[in-house]
Amino acid sequence: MRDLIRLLRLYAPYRVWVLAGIGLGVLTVLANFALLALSGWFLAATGVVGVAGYAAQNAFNFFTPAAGVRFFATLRVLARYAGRLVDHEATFRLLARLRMVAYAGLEPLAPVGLAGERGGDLLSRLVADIDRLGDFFLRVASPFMIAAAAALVMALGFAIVSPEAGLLLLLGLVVAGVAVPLASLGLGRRPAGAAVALQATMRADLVDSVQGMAELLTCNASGAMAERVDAASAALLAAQRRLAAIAGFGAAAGLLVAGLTMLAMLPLGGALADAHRIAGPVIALLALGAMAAFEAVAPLPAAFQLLGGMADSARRVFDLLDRPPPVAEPASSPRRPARLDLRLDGVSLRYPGAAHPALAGIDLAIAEGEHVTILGRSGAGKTSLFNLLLRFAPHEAGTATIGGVDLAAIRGDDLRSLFTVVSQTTAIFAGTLRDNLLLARPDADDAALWRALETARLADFVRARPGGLDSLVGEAGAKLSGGEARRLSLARAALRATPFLLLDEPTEGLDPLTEAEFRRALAGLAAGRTVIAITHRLDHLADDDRVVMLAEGRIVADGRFGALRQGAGPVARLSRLREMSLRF
Ligand SMILES: Nc1ncnc2c1ncn2[C@@H]1O[C@H](COP(=O)(O)OP(=O)(O)OP(=O)(O)O)[C@@H](O)[C@H]1O
Repeated sequence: MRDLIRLLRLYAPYRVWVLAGIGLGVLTVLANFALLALSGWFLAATGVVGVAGYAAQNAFNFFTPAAGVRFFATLRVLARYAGRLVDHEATFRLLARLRMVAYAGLEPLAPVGLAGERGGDLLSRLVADIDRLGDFFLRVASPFMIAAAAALVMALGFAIVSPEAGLLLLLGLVVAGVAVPLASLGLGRRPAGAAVALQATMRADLVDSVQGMAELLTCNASGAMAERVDAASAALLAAQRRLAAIAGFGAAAGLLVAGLTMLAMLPLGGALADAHRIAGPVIALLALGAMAAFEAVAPLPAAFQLLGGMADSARRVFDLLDRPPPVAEPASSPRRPARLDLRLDGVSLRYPGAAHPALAGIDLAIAEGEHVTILGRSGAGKTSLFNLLLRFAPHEAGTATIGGVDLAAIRGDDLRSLFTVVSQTTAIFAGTLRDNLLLARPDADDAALWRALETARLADFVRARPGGLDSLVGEAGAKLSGGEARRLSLARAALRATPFLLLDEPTEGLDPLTEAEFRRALAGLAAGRTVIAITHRLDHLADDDRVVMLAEGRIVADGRFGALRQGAGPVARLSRLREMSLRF
C-alpha cells in the first residue's frame, strides 16, 4: 500500500488534471442519477395526473421536469466525454513521467549494479509493470474517489426525501462497492500475485530464448526451453482464468445487490407514501434513482481486483529505483585539469556483494600521452581497472586521480567524456549504420561519418550496400559479421576525439588480415592520446613498450616489456608459456 501511495505522489504535477477527471466523473454519475430519478418521478407523476382529470392536467407543469430530463441527459454525455479526455490525458502524462523516472533510476545502476539482473525481468519491470501502473489513476484511484464522493451526495439526496431511503441506498452501495469487492480481492490476491510473477518469469525466459536461439538450437535445447515457457504459460492461464471467474462473481454479486436495493425501495416507498411522508410518484424516483446510483460503484470490483497486481508492480518498480547506485555522483564537476596524468595510490575495488576485491592496493601512474599494455590471466582484474576509471564501480580504498583531481569528485558523464572504449564486445543497436555511428557523436555530419568509416576500413563495405549509411544492421547487429561489427565500433571510436583510449582486446577473434587492418587503424587513433590496452597477446609488443601485469587484483609487474621478459618474473613466465603454446 505504501508503494501505491508513493505512486499517487507522482501525480502531483498533474493534480489539476486528476482533480478535473474526478470532478467530471462525479458529475457524470450524479447526472445519470438525477436523470433516472427525475424521469421515474416524471413518468409516475404524469401517469397519476393523467387519471386525475382535466383540471389536474392543466395545473401540472410538464415543461420544467421535461427540460430537466433533457438537461441531465445532455450533461451526462458531455461530462462523460470530457471526463474520458481528461482521465486519459492524466494517464498518459503519468505514464511518460513513470517511464522517465524509471529510466533515470535505472541508468546509474548500469552496468555493475545490474550485473545480477535478468534482461527479460528488467524489461518486464520497465514495460509491463509500468504500463500496469499507468492505469492506476484511471482504473483504481479515480473510481474509488468518484464512488465515495458520488455515493455520499446521492445518499444525502435520498435522505432529504427520507432518511430511511438514504440509509438503505448507502447500505446497498457500501455492500456492492466495498464488501463484495473486498471478498473478491481476498479470493483474487493469490492468483493476481502469481500472474504478475509468472508473466515476469515467462517474459524473461522468452527474451533469453530469443537472444540465445542459435545456441539453444545447436545444443538441441530449444524443446526444453519451449516446454519451460509452455509450463509458465499454462500456469499463467490458470491464474488468469481464476481471476476472471472471481471478477465474474464480483460483477454478478454487485448486480444482485443493486437489484435487491432497488426492489427494497418499493416497499419502503410504499410505506412512506402510506404514512403520507412522500407523494406516490416519489416511489418511482426512489426505485429508479437507486438503480442509477449503482453506476458509481460498478467499476469498484475490477478496481479492487487490479489493486493486488498494481501493488506488486509498484513494489517491483520501486524496488529497482530504491537500489543505491554503485557509484555516488557529485553535484557538479571541477574544471578540467590542464594535464591529464592518471594516478592510482593503494586503490582497491570490490563489486557489490563480492567476497574478494577485484583490485587490491593498486599503485599506478600513467602520464598523459603514454601507451600502457595491461596483461593478466582471466579474472586478474584488467576490466575492473577500466570499470574503475570509467566510474562504473567505486574504489573502496586508496586514491584515484586524473590531473590531480579525485575521480570521485568528477561527475560520471564528465569523466566518461574523456574516454573512448573499444572492446571485443560491442553493443550494436537495431537501426541503421548511421544511427549506430551517431551514438558516438550526435552532431557529426556525413563527411565526418565517412571519414570515421575510412579510418575503420569500413567505408567500402558501407558504399557497397544499397542503403549506404541508412542500411539496417538488424537486432544486435545480426546483419553484420563479427569483424564488421568490431570495425563499426572502431568507427565510433574514430568519431570521439577523447584524450584517453581504452582498448579491451578489440582484435581478439579477428582473422589475421582483418586484425592487421584493425591494428593499423587503431595505431592511427592512438596517436597523441593516452592509451591503456588490455591484451592476452604478447606477439605485438615491442621491447620498449610499457607493460603492467595484474594477478588476482594486484600489480605483479610494471616496466618495459623487453626487460621484464628477460627476467624470472611473471611476464617472463607468461612469455615462455606463450612461445611454447605457439610451437604446439
Ligand atoms: N559485476 C561484477 N560483480 C561481481 N564480481 C565481478 C563483476 N565483474 C567482475 N567480477 C569479478 O572480478 C574479478 C575480476 O574480473 P575482471 O572482469 O576485471 O577480470 P579480467 O582480468 O578482465 O578477466 P578477462 O580477461 O577474463 O576479461 C573476477 O573474479 C570476476 O569474477
